[in-house]
Amino acid sequence: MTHPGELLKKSGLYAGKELGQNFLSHPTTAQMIVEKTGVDKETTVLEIGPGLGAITLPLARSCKQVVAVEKDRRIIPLLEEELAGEGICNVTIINQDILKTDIREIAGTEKLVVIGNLPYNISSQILFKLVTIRQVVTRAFLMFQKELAQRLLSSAGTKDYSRLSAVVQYASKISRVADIGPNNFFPRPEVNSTVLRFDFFETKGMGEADEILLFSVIKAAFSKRRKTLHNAMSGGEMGLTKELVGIALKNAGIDASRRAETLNVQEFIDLSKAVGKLNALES
Ligand SMILES: C[S@@+](CC[C@H](N)C(=O)[O-])C[C@H]1O[C@@H](n2cnc3c(N)ncnc32)[C@H](O)[C@@H]1O
Repeated sequence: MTHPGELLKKSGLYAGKELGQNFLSHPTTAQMIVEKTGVDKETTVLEIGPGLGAITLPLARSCKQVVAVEKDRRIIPLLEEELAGEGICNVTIINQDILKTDIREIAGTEKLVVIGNLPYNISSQILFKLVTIRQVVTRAFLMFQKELAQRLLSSAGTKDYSRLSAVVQYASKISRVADIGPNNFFPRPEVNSTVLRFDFFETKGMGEADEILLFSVIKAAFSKRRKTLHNAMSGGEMGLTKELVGIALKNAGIDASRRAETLNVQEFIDLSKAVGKLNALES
């Protein structure tokens, strides 16, 4: 691979902060990440934000096909040139915003492995999106700012446990793959990064409507972190009355004075089922 600084300079381009463009500049790091994914010649991969191809090149050599979704139109000719220079022809580049991309359509009848050194400003949104379309994704390997990775890994009852941790832990088994220091990127970021692995699963007994309700309940519970669940969940976007929240908590066997960050995923499921039952009775 050509060093990203050299490629950009040659074309009179610059790395865009708003697109989170910190390109991997060490081929060995990119190769290590690809090896950890375990992709083979049977695997179709969706790469989010291929940039100048640091991951795309070793990935394409290892898998059947890469579909690479890149928002920045300016750098696509550089990526195409890099791929052509290495004689790689199993990469399809789509110039699109991943948040607007129909990933189900990309998958078609196949299941995808998703890989991305994500633009940090939209990593949470991307992850939410992957959770909702996880029927077509077997596993994902995503690079995050180290602090966000830590939040995702943290368990109920710890200070880092958040709305995102609960939603993603509901839908996947998360594990740490590697910590990557700032010297591996151009331009060099201020922060440390971590690659996480997500093995997605379906949860038995939870249909689409149940999941929408569950995610709303988790959002409402974390909307006012410092308040008790009883107070945090009353009113707000869901429009739940204090009385209904009190009964739902009681029916779910959850003390109303607890706070959102103390509830594990199963307790959130129990609570959302209790809210669902009461909503059904009311309508
Ligand atoms: C951190 S860079 C990683 C680039 C490359 N994968 C690497 O490791 O060197 C993030 C990439 O995501 C692209 N990007 C930013 N926002 C995006 C979006 N909404 N949809 C798709 N790609 C996006 C950026 O242009 C950039 O190429």
